Amino acid sequence: MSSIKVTPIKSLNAVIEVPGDKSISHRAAIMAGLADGVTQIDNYLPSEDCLCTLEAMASLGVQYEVLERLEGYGPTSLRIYGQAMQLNAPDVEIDCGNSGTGMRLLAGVLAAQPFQSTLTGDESLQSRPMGRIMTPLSMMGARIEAAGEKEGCAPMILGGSAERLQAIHYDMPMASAQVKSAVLLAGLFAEYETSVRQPAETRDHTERIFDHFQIDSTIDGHRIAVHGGQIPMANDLYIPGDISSAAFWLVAAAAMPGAELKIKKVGLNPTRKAVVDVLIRMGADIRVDMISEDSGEPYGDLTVIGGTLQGTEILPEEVPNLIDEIPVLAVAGALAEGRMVIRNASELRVKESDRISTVVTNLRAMGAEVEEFDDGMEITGGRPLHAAELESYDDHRIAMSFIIAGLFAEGETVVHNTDFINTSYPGFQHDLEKVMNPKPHFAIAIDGPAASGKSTVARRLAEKLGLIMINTGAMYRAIAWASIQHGIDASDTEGVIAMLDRIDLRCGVRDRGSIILVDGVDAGDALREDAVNSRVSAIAAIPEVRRLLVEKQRDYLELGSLVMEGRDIGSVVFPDTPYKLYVDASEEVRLARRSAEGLADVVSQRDKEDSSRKTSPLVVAEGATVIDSSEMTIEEVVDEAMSILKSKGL
Ligand SMILES: Nc1ncnc2c1ncn2[C@@H]1O[C@H](COP(=O)(O)OP(=O)(O)O)[C@@H](O)[C@H]1O
Ligand SMILES: Nc1ccn([C@H]2C[C@H](O)[C@@H](COP(=O)(O)OP(=O)(O)O)O2)c(=O)n1
Repeated sequence: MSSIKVTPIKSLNAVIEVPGDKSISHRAAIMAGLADGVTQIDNYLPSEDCLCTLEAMASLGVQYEVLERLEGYGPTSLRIYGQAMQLNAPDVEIDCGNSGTGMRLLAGVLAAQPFQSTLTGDESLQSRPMGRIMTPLSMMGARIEAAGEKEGCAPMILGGSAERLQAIHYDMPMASAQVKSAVLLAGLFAEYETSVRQPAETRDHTERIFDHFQIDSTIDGHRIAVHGGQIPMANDLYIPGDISSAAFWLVAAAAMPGAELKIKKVGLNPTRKAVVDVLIRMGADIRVDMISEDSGEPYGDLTVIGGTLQGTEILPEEVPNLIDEIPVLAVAGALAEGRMVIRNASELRVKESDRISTVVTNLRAMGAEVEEFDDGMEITGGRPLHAAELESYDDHRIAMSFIIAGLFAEGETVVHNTDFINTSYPGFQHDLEKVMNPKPHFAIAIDGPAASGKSTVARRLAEKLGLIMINTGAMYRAIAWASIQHGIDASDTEGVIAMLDRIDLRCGVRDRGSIILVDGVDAGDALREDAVNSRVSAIAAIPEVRRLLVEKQRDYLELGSLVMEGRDIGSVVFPDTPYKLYVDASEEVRLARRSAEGLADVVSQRDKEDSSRKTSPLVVAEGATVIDSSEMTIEEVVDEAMSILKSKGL
């Protein structure tokens, strides 16, 4: 069993992307397996929990193909061949591992089958209550039996009746998305309309994924109804990052003055983002940039600026929507000023561990002041935490929450038994290392006149060093090309400026090289045509054009370390980088190089305009080393560039 050691960090500056959402991944594997047709799932969570659900579907006759995997963990992109609701009897017991969601959702499906099957799981799962799903499923006429050592617990034996399930209306005694989903999934196999009413809102991934797979359901306040006999239709889906995994980093950054953290592509389903609302109420500075709604689930980027948090009271109606985040919010409470009150959360006692008791024990071990209640706890924040040797209690979220606490505790904190982290957050340790030892991205700036060999050298260096290569000339060319498309004269500066607001300019990276789309179009070779050559320098002289593009060029550094080539990279875009080169060649040589490419480029005219313009003219930037490539081969230039960069400390 492995342990993770952490020592406090003073700052946290990173851009990370957490793995795919666990709740959606389970549902995606099940629905794609039940659907008619082939579904491609991207950003599937490659965790043990979700792998178990995938294997469960496979043992019921669903075939799948892995398109991409996270080495050492599991599939992240896959294609599932749906069975159109016709499942086969499994040969073996179905093992759900540590996953309560997997077991309860699959129970809804298996209870409805004419064959018998057994659902089992690890020791922790075999002690979690299954009565809550057995009751409604039995009401539907399902045969279902809990054969575990502990009463009402797994292994569960389900199905095997030739009779079709009967539709029921079920008033759920507790707010549980797993119970709701188990009944609705069983309802797909039942006659007539099955409905559930939840006492409070719970996560609605099942309703959303039903819609994505073209299952008609009716949602009326807290009541959800579905007609049996429908066949889900295959439909590709992208799974956004799991906000419950993002929560660990949100707390770490929000409670650390001076921190700046960006978490990209996080699922922001309104029934899941209560953790963000609570942290904002605690005074956290969190910016939410929505990107889109894909496959029925909204997602976006979260940017957190660290500061001092204040304690808060978690409202009863918030509890179901942030139940998984309570352990790390309790850590936030210990780091905050004032009191943090968590009540109405007795559900925490039947999670992967008794999370009230395990959180209280670990917080006390670190010196926090905590009072334990049957249904929650009260934390008086502000006491400095000290390092401790802690147990994870076989609970992934307890392990991760206290690793975050360790980032703030004096001394070296050790959390034992951390293997379970893989059940929800494969790659957590990698992200932890990134946060603890951030390696800032750097830029290599290459400037020079036209056809001096800048792009060639930049491309080779990027390949050798494993960096991204950004061609900024293509960005100016794209604006020049767009002005032609819009029929704007190159001398019509006002017209060009007005056009900038009208076009959708996207700068991205493909195959580690830059790509520019104007209104969704990659102009490709058209960027190097004469019409563009003859107007690009005039367009590049417009300060508004330069301001827009320089900002986009600087943004590229967020994606990783890079080699960027152009005219003003060392002087304006990245004036602070120590790695600056100026690649030159005689005009004669440059003209010859262009004509060898079959291009009648107005190289000398452009050079004149680029060097003489007022804003950011082509100059040898301060600190840049000049390489005159007139008499050198490409290999010689690249070798020379490498040795100069090494001498500058690369
Ligand atoms: N040192 C060199 N020797 C010979 N040809 C070169 C050399 N460097 C670049 N070239 C060639 O010159 C042309 C222009 O080079 P390129 O890298 O596109 O220049 P730039 O990006 O500065 O406009 C290309 O065809 C390239 O293969
Ligand atoms: N950083 C940059 C890059 C290019 N430009 C302008 C000036 C150049 O004449 C055009 C086209 O640049 P590009 O690098 O594609 O030109 P060459 O490949 O060197 O001929 O864009 C600029 O002003 N600033």
